[in-house]
Amino acid sequence: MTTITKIGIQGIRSFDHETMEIIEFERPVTLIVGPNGSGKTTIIECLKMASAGLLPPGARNGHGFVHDPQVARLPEVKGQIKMLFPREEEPAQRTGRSAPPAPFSSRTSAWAGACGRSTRRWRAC
Ligand SMILES: Nc1ncnc2c1ncn2[C@@H]1O[C@H](COP(=O)(O)OP(=O)(O)OP(=O)(O)O)[C@@H](O)[C@H]1O
Repeated sequence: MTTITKIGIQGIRSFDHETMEIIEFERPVTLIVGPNGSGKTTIIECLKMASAGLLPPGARNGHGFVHDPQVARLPEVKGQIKMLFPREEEPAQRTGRSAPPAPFSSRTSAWAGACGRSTRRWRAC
């Protein structure tokens, strides 16, 4: 069974576009609790995007999923999702995608991620 250690979210819906927020998952189970509009669904949608490459229903090329550029007062906002998962059965190795930010660095972990902009298609990163 694959488990997820952490997810990093930046510039997605209400998540800040300047800093990556890191959520650590606990074993054996993690409960996501918070007030309405605090971002619970966004975390789940980010897990889906990073693991399966699927945007939420109705999110055209990231519109409505990436943090709103009007809220950020910028012409364009970049969204980024990083997901860290342990590789227990293979030699320590990081999968080849873009270099992760420091908080995620680990020799016994593998990375998957997705990047996109408010006006562009999403890609692995
Ligand atoms: N494109 C966007 N840019 C900035 N903020 C956004 C964007 N889309 C949604 N939001 C904000 O994100 C929040 C919605 O987050 P989310 O639906 O993940 O919350 P939730 O905790 O699941 O809420 P609920 O408990 O009501 O289901 C709201 O505060 C909304 O205003």
